[in-house]
Amino acid sequence: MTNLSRDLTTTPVATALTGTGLWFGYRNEWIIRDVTIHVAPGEVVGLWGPSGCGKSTLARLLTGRLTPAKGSVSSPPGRGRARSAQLILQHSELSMNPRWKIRDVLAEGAHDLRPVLDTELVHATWLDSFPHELSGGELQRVNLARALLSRPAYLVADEITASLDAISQVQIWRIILDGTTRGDYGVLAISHDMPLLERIADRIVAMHEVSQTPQEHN
Ligand SMILES: Nc1ncnc2c1ncn2[C@@H]1O[C@H](COP(=O)(O)OP(=O)(O)OP(=O)(O)O)[C@@H](O)[C@H]1O
Repeated sequence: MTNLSRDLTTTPVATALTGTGLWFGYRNEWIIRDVTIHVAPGEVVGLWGPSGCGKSTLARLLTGRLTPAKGSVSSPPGRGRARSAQLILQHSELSMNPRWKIRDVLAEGAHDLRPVLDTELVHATWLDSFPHELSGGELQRVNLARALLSRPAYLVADEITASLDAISQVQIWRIILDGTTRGDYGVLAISHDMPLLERIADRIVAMHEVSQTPQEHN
């Protein structure tokens, strides 16, 4: 296995990714109720909960895609325009412009693509392809590479391998965990797959544990 280039490594960050007393609702219903959660630098935290309990909403709050109605999120300062906490989603193709070649998709992370080329993560032969010409596993690797190129302090990975085969799942998590072992970034790994979280996470929290307000589950 080829290691990722050292160019991807980041200066260790001392600031945790923290959500404190978060509240958020759609329409008239609170989905996130008084949630407090933190991920320390280099830590892998698994966030578990049943479908619909608000995991993806919390992911968007922690990465600045949504603004909490109450509470606050803190994370280290980002580099340039990039957010320090990068959200990676299950359906990677939805976060890519279908008319852009992979080269241009990756350039959203950084213009110098060398750190991720000729590694296990991205093959140079993909650069002139369009997203629809790659497999789901290959697209997710591009998606991860784009996030890593922006040198995040945290990855918030929302069910990123849920639709992939076991081999692709192992490959992607091995690459991500190589980075956490080096201390490059911390990870919030969101899944309802408890066996997966048990394999990859330093600790696992359940949605009902991070909320101070009891939540009803069917
Ligand atoms: N944009 C939206 N507008 C209105 N309601 C929404 C929106 N996004 C999510 N919801 C609702 O908020 C609730 C929580 O959704 P969310 O996607 O955060 O849950 P989840 O735990 O990630 O679910 P899953 O594991 O199925 O992805 C659900 O009832 C969902 O229907």
